[in-house]
Amino acid sequence: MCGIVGMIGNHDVASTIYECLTILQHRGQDAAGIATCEEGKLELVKNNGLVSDVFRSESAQKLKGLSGIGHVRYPTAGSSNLEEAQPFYVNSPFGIALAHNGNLHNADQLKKELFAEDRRHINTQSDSEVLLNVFAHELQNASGLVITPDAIFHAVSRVHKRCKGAYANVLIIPGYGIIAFRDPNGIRPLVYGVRKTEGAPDEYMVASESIALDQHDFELLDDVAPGEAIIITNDRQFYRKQCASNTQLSPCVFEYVYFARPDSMIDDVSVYKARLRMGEKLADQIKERWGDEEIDVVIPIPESSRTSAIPMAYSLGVKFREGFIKNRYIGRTFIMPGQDQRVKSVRRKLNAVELEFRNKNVLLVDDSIVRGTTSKQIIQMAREAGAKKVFFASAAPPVRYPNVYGIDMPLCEELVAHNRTEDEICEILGADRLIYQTLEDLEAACKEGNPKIDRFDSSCFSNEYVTDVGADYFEKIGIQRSDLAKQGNV
Ligand SMILES: O=P(O)(O)OC[C@H]1O[C@H](OP(=O)(O)OP(=O)(O)O)[C@H](O)[C@@H]1O
Ligand SMILES: NC(=O)CC[C@H](N)C(=O)O
Ligand SMILES: [Mg+2]
Repeated sequence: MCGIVGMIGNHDVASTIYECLTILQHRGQDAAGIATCEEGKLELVKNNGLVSDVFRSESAQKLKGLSGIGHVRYPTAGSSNLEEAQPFYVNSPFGIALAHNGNLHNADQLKKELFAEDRRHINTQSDSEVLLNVFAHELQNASGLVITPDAIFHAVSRVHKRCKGAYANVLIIPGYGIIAFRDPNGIRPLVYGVRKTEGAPDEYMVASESIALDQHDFELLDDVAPGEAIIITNDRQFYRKQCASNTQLSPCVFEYVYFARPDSMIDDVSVYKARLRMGEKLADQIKERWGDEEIDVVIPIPESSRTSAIPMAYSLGVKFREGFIKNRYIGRTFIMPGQDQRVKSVRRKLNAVELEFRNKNVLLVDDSIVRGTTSKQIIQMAREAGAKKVFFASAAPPVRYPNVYGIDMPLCEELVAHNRTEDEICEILGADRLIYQTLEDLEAACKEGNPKIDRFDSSCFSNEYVTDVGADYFEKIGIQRSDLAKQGNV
C-alpha cells in the first residue's frame, strides 16, 4: 500500500503536503517524495526512509510553489531502492510527475509495448514508471501544442484500456494543474475536497484517505469514482469525467480491515464503524461457537485491532483490558520489507502487562493474521505472562491467497493459513482456540456503510480476483518477491 496526496493552494503547498504524508505514513514506510511546481518549474525531492527523515535535509527547502503531489511508498514491484521511490517524472509531453498507489499485473507486457511501439524507455522495475509512460504516451497522441481537458480524459481512457490491476493516481503537469484518477474497479481509495476562504480562490486536495483533508480543514467533496478522472487547473477550473465504459466499485476489503486509519472515510464507509461492526459480528460467532468457554478478559493487539475489540468485549459481557502496551516510536510490522525485521519488531514493539494475564482465560483479538508473525509471538508472550488459556480471534477471515493490487503478499507459502485448516493454524500459532471472521460477515460489516458498493476485492481471502490475473504473474511475483528472494538467497 502507498499513500498519495495532491494539492493546489494559495500559498506554498510543500509544508501541507509534508504534513499529509506524515498523516498517511501508516500506508508506506520505505520511501517518501514530494514534487512541487512554481512558475512552470518542477522540483522533486525523494528518498528512502520515513517522511520525517526524507525532508529533514536542506534540499527540501527548494520545494516551492502553489501546486504539488506527494507519496509514501510500500513497494510491491521492483526493489526498495531510491530510483523506484515516487513521484516519478517524465519530461515529455509537457513534463508530468506521478504518484501511484496500487499495482499493475501486466507491467512487463506494457514495458515491451512501450519500448517496441511507443519509443519510450523504462529505466526501473517499477510498475508506476510504466503507468506514467503509458499516460504520457497517450497524452502525447491526444494533444496538440496546448493541453486540454479532453486530451487528458482521452489519455486516461487509454490507460484504462491498457493497464491491468489497481491504480489510484495523482499527477501534476507544470504550469497546468493536477489530475487524479482511479482504476475501473476503484480498488484503491482516492478522495478529494475543497477549502474555501473568502476573497481567495478555492484550494483543492486529493488524497488516499479523507483524514489528510480533515486535518487541514478541507471539506470532503467525494471519492474519485472507479474509472473517473478529475482535473483541477492552476486557475482553479474543476473538471470531472467518467473515462471507462465498464466500471464496478470493488474497493479492497483489506483497507477496512487493516490499512486505512479508522478515522478515514473510504467510498462513503467510515472505517471506524466498519471495524466496530466487525467486532460485533465476531462476538456473535464466538457466542454461537464457543458457548461453553469461559473468557475472563478481551485484550486487543495494538494498534489496528483496538476498534473491533471494544464492541466484542461489550457484546460478550467481558472486561476489556490493555494487556499489551505499544512502543509508539516503532512503525507497522506487517509492511516492513523482511521477515527477520518483522519478527524482531513485534517483540520490540509490544510488551505484556502481566497482571492482565496471570491465571486468566484471555481472548486476544487482532484485525488479521497474515504470516502469523505477530500472533505467534503474542500468544507466547501471553503464556509467559501467566495466562491460563489463550484464545485468539481474527476480525478478518484466513488470508490464504496472494494480493496483487498493492499489498505485498506475493507468495501463498508465506501465509500461515494457506492450505491449512483452522485447527492446524491454531496449533502452529500455539493458541488454545482460534476463531476467524467469516468472509460474509466481513463484507457485510463494510457494505452496511454504503449499500452502493457493488462488491469488494477480497481476493486474498477468496482467491477471486476482480481483474483477469494470469497464472504467469502469480508465478513471477512468487519467485521475485518472496522473502527469500528479497534477502538475495535465490
Ligand atoms: O500475521 P502477521 O504477518 O503478523 O500480520 C498481521 C499483523 O500485522 C499488522 O500489524 P502491524 O504491526 O503491521 O500494524 P498495527 O500496529 O497497525 O497493528 C496487523 O494489524 C496484524 O497485527
Ligand atoms: N503499495 C503500492 O501502492 C505500491 C505502488 C507501486 N506498485 C510501487 O511498488 O511503488
Ligand atoms: Mg497489528
